[in-house]
Amino acid sequence: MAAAFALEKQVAISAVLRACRLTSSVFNKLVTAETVTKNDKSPVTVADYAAQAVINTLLSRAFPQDPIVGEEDAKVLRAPETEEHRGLRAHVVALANDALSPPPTADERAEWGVGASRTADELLDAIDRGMYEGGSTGRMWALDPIDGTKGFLRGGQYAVCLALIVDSVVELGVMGCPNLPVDFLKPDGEKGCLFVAVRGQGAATRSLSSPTLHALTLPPVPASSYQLLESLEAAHSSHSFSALFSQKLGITRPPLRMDSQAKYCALARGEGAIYLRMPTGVGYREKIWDHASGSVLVTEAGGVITDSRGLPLNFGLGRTLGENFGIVAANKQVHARAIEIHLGITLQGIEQDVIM
Ligand SMILES: Nc1ncnc2c1ncn2[C@@H]1O[C@H](COP(=O)(O)OS(=O)(=O)O)[C@@H](OP(=O)(O)O)[C@H]1O
Ligand SMILES: [Mg+2]
Ligand SMILES: [Mg+2]
Ligand SMILES: [Mg+2]
Repeated sequence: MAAAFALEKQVAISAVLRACRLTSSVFNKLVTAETVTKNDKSPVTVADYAAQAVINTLLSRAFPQDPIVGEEDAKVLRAPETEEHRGLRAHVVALANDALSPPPTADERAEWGVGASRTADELLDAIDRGMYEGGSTGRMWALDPIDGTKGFLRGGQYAVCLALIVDSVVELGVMGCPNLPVDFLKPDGEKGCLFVAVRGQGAATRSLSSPTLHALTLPPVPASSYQLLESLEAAHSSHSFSALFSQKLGITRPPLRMDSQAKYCALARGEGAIYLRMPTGVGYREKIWDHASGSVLVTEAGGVITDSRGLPLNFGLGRTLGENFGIVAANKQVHARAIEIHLGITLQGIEQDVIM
C-alpha cells in the first residue's frame, strides 16, 4: 500500500521544483518594472506571480477539489497596464509557460498540466485559486510562492513553500531553497536544496540537482554552539528581544540572520539551535503560508515548534495564525528552556520595552 499522501508529495515536489527553476532564472534578469509594491509596502515580483501560477496549475489539475491559500492574487495583473509596469502580465505568462511546458519527467504526469502551455486567462485564474479564506476543516494547500521576497531581491535566502493542511493539521510540507548551500560548512559550494516532510513519515532533504532524498534529524547541538536563527529584517522580528533572550540563554555567538523559511531548513540541519521570531509590535498576524511547511519540517526532524508563549500554532483560523504571538522552534530540551526564558522576560515586564 502506498504511504499516506504519496501522490500529494509527488505533485508538490514537482510543483516546487518547477517553480524553483523559474525563480532562479528570473533573478539575474529582474528589472524595476517587474517588481510591484503591495498595499502593505512589501514587494512582489513577476517571479512571485509566475511561481504561484505554476504551482496552482499543478494543484488544480491534480486535486481539483482542494482549495488553496496562496499569498498572491492577480488583481494587479488584471488591471489596465500602467506605464510603471509595462509588460508585467505578459512577462508573468511567459515565465509560467516556460516553467510548465517542459515535458513530464519520469516522476510527473501530463494530467498535472505539465508539458503544455496555458492561456493568460488560465494562468491568472490559477493565481486567483489562492484566494481561499482558510478554515478549520477539510483539505487545503498553503502556498508562499516566494517567501522572503526581499531576500530574493537582494540575492539572499528565499524559499518556495508549499504545505497541505487537513483539518487544521499540516500533513505535508515541501520547500525549495535555491540559494541555500547544500553543505552549510561549505557556504561557497553548490547551492540549492529541497526539503520534504510528511507527518509521521519523517523529514528529508536533497540538493535541487540530485533526485535522492536523505533523512533529516535535528542533530544535538552542544550548549556552547547555540546560535539563534532570526529574520534579517528587523521589522519582521525584534532583534533587540533576541539579544536579551540570547544573553539569558548564555548564547555568545552572534545570531544567524537570514530571510524566509530557509531558517526552518537551516534549523532542521543543525545550523543554529533555535529559530526565534518575536513580533516588533502589536497588530501583525503571522500568515499561515509563512510557517506551515517549516513547522512540519521541524516537527518531523524531531524538533518542537510553538508560538513564543508555548502555544501550538493554529492553522485552522483562516489566512493568519490568529492570536499566536511570535514563533519559537528548537529541539525539545532547548525549546522548553526558551519558553521559560520568554516567560521570565515577560513577567519582568521588560518585554514591551525591548520588542519595539
Ligand atoms: N511586520 C511583520 N512582522 C512579521 N512578519 C512580517 C511582517 N511583515 C511581513 N512579514 C512577513 O515576513 C515574511 C518574511 O519573513 P522573514 O522572516 O523571512 O523576513 S525577511 O523577509 O527575511 O526579512 C514575509 O513573507 P514574504 O512576503 O513571502 O516575503 C511576510 O509575510
Ligand atoms: Mg510577500
Ligand atoms: Mg512569506
Ligand atoms: Mg511571499
